Amino acid sequence: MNNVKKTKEGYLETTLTGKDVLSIPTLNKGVAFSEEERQELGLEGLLPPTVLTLEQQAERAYKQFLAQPDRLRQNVYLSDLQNRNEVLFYKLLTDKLREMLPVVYTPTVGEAIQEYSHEYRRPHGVYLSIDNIDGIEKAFENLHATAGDIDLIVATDSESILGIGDWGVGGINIAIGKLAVYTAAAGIDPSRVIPVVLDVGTNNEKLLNDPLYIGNHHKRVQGEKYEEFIDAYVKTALKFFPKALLHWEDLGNKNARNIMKKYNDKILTFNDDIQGTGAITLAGVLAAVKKTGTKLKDHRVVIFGAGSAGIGIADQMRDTMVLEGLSEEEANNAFWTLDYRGLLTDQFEDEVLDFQKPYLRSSDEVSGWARDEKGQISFAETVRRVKPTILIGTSGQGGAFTEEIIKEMAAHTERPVIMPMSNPTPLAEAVPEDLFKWTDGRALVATGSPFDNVEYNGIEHEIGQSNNAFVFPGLGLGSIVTESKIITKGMFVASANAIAEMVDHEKPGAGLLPSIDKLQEVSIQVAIEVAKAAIEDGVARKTPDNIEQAVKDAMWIPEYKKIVRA
Ligand SMILES: NC(=O)C1=CN([C@@H]2O[C@H](COP(=O)(O)OP(=O)(O)OC[C@H]3O[C@@H](n4cnc5c(N)ncnc54)[C@H](O)[C@@H]3O)[C@@H](O)[C@H]2O)C=CC1
Ligand SMILES: CC(=O)C(=O)O
Ligand SMILES: [Mg+2]
Repeated sequence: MNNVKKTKEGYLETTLTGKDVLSIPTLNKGVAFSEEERQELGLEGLLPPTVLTLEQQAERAYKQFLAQPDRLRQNVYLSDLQNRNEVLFYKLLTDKLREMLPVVYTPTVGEAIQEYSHEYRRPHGVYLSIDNIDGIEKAFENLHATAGDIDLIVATDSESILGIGDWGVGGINIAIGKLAVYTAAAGIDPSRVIPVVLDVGTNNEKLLNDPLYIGNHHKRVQGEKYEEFIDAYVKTALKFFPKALLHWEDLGNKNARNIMKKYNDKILTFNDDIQGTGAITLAGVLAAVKKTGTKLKDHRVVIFGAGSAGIGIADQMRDTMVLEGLSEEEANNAFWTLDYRGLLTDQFEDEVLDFQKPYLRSSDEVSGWARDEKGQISFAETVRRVKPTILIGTSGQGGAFTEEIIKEMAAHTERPVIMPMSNPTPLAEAVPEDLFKWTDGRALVATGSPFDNVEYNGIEHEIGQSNNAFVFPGLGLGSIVTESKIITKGMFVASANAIAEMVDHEKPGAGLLPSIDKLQEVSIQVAIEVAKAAIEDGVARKTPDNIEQAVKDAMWIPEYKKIVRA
């Protein structure tokens, strides 16, 4: 913003005074403004007299947070705080990360998205409309930011929010939530990021029929006009902010893949649901595979939910199997994928999307398999026939991993690896407690949403959170520090390995993934390894001598800076 600048001494300098200072969340310190600042910035008489420290403010804000009656109200409270005093918001979030992550991120962010138009208080981010493609330019111009000011933009078109579907303009909250995780986990400077919603309409009838809905009141626009809109967004965003990393979130899987194909080898961009999720799952699977004692290439994998996340996961596991010596065809053969049509076989060759094709099973293989009344091969039949050793859930179908299916899987494998990855919590394909019960404690489990520890046979089992939140913050920081040109496959593999390395396997009951308490530590490690991979892959514009130091120096910390008048 051109009315707030950073000085070489590390102060913030502003042309604003009085109430204007209090209304800017990057500047506002509330009652923490010192006497000197109050005089210099024209705040005398505009604040109660006692000056509090950031710690005291955080103590008060935490009490106010706890006084909220439910999770949604806590989310609204934190969102108000973020829009009022950014440093205080991040101080609270980082100090209480385990407790507050589920409120600003999955699962509660899902509720906040559904209630967006009714809970709306003030705008946050950039709202682009397909009905005004020419307005994109104006929207970025209205931010009054200069080319070097922005490092990262998270954009969604809200077609496939978590597992809850199409939520139109409310999807801005997933972009805001992801950015909060970037800052809390990897110290991405919150004044250098932008959340964007690409409002192309919605097919959600509930929203369309709601007079208070504040997004575009028409069906989703697809096809050429959609592509034109996306291209205009990318072009304009990079015209204003040429170094920015463009993060895509919760698009429908067809558009998500098309955008990846078009841009991934040309600009600094990635799809979180496909690539970030692939990397975190690979980390969890590598940890599990170590425990099973069988190489990844010798596992049989059933993916229940062959969409963005499911096939993104299959792709990264497949690539790792190829590194272990399988041909691509052999590696593809290790996967059985299911979507709403049941098991995907070559019978669907003409119907499935391109990205699903490598995993179609042959009709010969399934000729004797049972079909249900719709002619489909069910999940239960697939598990019975395949005897999978790894089962991944990315279907958004809560409870789909039934006792019968899990017991069948567990009957044929000593340590079944089971990952119900769907979010938010009610959509998890199974809950960890049941998985331990149904497998006599043999299952190796990780989930997409947070779950409490499970006590089984006297051991307290931590449940690793297989969520892309372990990947994208460090991935972003590593690519920002190296000013990477693109994000390579190697940078995702580096993320997965860095995370897998940080699991303490010796501890009884340790999860497959690091504890969420270590999110910051993990993100720094991911950033370091990503930066190294960017340099190794020849895509880094900057090659710091001391990568670790460069990563740490680049991190924003939630503490008040002295504010002076320009
Ligand atoms: N833990 C994590 O980090 C992540 C988790 N996810 C979760 O994965 C789920 C799917 O997300 P996306 O892949 O983005 O959505 P998507 O819409 O691309 O994929 C969902 C897939 O599930 C299939 N499906 C729907 N009903 C089914 C049924 N009854 N049986 C079998 N398959 C069925 C759909 O046909 C589709 O292929 C969501 O719940 C999301 O929250 C997504 C990204 C990251
Ligand atoms: C975590 C995430 O990106 C999702 O559930 O869509
Ligand atoms: Mg997502």
